[in-house]
Amino acid sequence: MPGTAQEKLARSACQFLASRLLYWQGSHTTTRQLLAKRHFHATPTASVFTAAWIPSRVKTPWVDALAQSRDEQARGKSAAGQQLPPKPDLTPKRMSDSYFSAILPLAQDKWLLDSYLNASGRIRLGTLFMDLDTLAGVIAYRHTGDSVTTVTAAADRITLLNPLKEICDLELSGQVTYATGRSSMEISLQVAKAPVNGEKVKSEDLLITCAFTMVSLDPATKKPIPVAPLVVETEEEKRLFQKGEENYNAKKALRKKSFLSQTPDESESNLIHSMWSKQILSKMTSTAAIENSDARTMSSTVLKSAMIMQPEDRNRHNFMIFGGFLLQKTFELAFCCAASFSHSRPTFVALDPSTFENSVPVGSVLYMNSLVAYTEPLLHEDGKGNSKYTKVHVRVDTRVRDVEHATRKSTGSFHYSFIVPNKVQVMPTHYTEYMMWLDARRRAQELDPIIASRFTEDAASARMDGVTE
Ligand SMILES: CCCCCCCCCCCCCCCC(=O)SCCNC(=O)CCNC(=O)[C@H](O)C(C)(C)COP(=O)(O)OP(=O)(O)OC[C@H]1O[C@@H](n2cnc3c(N)ncnc32)[C@H](O)[C@@H]1OP(=O)(O)O
Repeated sequence: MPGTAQEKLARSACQFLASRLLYWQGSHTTTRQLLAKRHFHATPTASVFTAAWIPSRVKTPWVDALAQSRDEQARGKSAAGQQLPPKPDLTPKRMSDSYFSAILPLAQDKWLLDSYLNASGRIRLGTLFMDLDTLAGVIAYRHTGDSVTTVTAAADRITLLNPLKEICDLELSGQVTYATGRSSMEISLQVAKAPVNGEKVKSEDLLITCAFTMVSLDPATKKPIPVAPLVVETEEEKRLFQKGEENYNAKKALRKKSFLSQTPDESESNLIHSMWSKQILSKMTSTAAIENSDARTMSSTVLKSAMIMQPEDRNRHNFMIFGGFLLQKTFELAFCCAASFSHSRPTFVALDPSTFENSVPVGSVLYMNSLVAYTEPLLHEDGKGNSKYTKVHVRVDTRVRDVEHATRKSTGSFHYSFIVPNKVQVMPTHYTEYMMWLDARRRAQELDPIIASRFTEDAASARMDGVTE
């Protein structure tokens, strides 16, 4: 179709809006009516996006994508092999080139709010996480251009900072904060109470901060390819870039820290031995004893789910499932797991570094396995004694199998932290569980001090009164 790059982008935006709104409100309303509603409004800083804030998450209707793929298969690989290799745009970019912000008008539109609220009228964080992954994709493509395939490699951290006290319009924004010319980029995002009259977001109005790692792939070979490096100019940009570099190195180190390749250190070995011996001595592993205490065995916390992956949840590359969908589903399972464990309504605090290890193919069966991996009593404000709240870490391991169940592939692990309003404790009882417990404990200890300082009794009760899950 003819048109400038900006026109194409705006057209793409309309397509996405149409598909997203159909998803939101069922298929009774026509696309034209839905487009007329224009739920998302671009802010002045994102002038390209005149009709919607997110460009098309999918480019081709499924029926056409399927026909095209069958046609290519019938013609053999030679036809695909004849495609010209992509020419990624490697011109250095500024952070501001990828900056994007948009308003989600939850206070203005009750129908839009419908798909963001849970039964008790709180904002469904899983739905916001899905939007955040899309926003990370939009920002990544603003940096790389459209000639590459960009995937979410990891959700580095999602932190809920200040609980919302009332439903309000939200501003979602972000930019590429680290890219050096290798294949990955760090995208930093935030969700805040939408500022009025163009004011700057106040720190107390910040709801969520998060970072995603996006990786660009060659569309034909699906191998990582270089992306444009960042040009860093201002002091603030230098600070963000340096933080991005630290995060990049920390993520690499974390990947090497797996208990599959690294044994527990001396203090960890001593700790698990003392836990194990206490269990034996107090006969904690006997069901009767456990039922009468705050402790539950880790195996009793397991909650599983299986789902078939449908095309409507695919990403713009057609044959793989959208990362945001996986975030939403793993979050909701983790929430249920923490709820059934604690017999209470958990409040989300953070998603710890979590990876999208392999893509989830459309048509496959996704298995999600959640369990409470670690618990820690919260401290009183004065740092002494235990409060009635517990910090609960839930781990969700995902894997896919084809429908015939002939293949099996791990697709990533997701780590969620919640606060629950009672005293509960999880007890590992065999070696694999002890390793998962230690892994979650390491994650808890590596929490950003900003987040750790929010694990206090006062902060917990303020969160319970908020309007987010
Ligand atoms: C102008 C045009 C506008 C167009 C407007 C379009 C708008 C459009 C909007 C919609 C946008 C929606 C966007 C959704 C995007 C998905 O929804 S994608 C779906 C979910 N994600 C997936 O399926 C990914 C699955 N995972 C994978 O495929 C592989 O693990 C990966 C990510 C390719 C990495 O593979 P690998 O074998 O580990 O590769 P490797 O060479 O070792 O590492 C490659 C890079 O990844 C990094 N990496 C690997 N693992 C990790 C990890 N765990 N953590 C962090 N980094 C990692 C490495 O550090 C390396 O980075 P560099 O050092 O090169 O910088």
